[in-house]
Amino acid sequence: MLGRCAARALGALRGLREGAPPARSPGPSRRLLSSEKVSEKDHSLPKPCWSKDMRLLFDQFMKKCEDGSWIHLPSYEDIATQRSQDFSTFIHAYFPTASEQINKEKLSQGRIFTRSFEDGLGFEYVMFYNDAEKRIVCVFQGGPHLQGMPGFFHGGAIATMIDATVGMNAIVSGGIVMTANLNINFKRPIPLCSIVLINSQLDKIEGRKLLVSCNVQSVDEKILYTEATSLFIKLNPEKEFHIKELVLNSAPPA
Ligand SMILES: CCCCCCCCCCCCCCCC(=O)SCCNC(=O)CCNC(=O)[C@H](O)C(C)(C)COP(=O)(O)OP(=O)(O)OC[C@H]1O[C@@H](n2cnc3c(N)ncnc32)[C@H](O)[C@@H]1OP(=O)(O)O
Repeated sequence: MLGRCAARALGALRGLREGAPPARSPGPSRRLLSSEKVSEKDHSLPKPCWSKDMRLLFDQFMKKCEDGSWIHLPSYEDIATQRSQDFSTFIHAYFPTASEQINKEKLSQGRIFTRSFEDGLGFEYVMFYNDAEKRIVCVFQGGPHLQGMPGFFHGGAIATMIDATVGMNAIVSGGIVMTANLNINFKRPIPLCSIVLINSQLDKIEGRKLLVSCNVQSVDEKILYTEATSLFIKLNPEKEFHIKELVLNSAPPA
């Protein structure tokens, strides 16, 4: 029998297949008031700070979602809103000593790193997942606060987006994982504020180990900027969290 989350995820997928608009409309982009729940904004939907090209690529991928081969992955600022209390509890139980050292007061201020910048200044991205091919494509528009060498992205910012993309691929394919190893070859500098495609691919699962590779290319695929390989370790070989459904169905309740 389908769990509630899975059923809702399938419902959401059906909605996409039928060409229905995303459950939450993008709405105007603005700074949130302190009284608002930061979590209620799906950052993977178009915003005014997205360039025309970013919007075009989003539309192209949403079209590919219509037959169900690709799935749009929603993205919120706060992992706790992703219906993930069990998930947090599990992680803390896996690392009991480290968990004791977490400042519980600060925990409520926790934000997903890549979603902690003001709109347009840091990481703007949207991911699409292909279940049959175990691939994720991330359309990434980096903002001016990600500068390293003048006029180019900081390598750490590129590494962050790579980790987020291959990490999401491993999570959706394998469950609860953590990055154990990430190898990156920076082949060409990426001009600041440009849009790139991060193509990730699950290559192999060996027991608890998931190997995921990726490359970063220009939108016209003529420039190969970066290549990476990664190793993720699954933390929940026995316990099943239906994490794919959690990710797909992570919108907060209306
Ligand atoms: C609703 C919910 C939504 C949730 C969705 C939203 C999420 C929104 C975020 C998006 C995605 C972000 C993605 C970022 C993901 C991070 O950034 S994670 C943060 C960075 N990573 C870390 O902090 C991990 C630190 N490392 C560790 O804690 C531990 O080393 C690990 C990785 C958990 C592994 O420890 P362990 O579970 O005790 O496993 P262990 O027995 O040591 O190793 C298992 C096997 O792997 C091998 N192995 C382990 N490490 C390595 C290594 N480095 N190299 C080679 N082999 C290794 C071992 O040799 C062993 O092999 P076998 O003997 O079985 O053949």
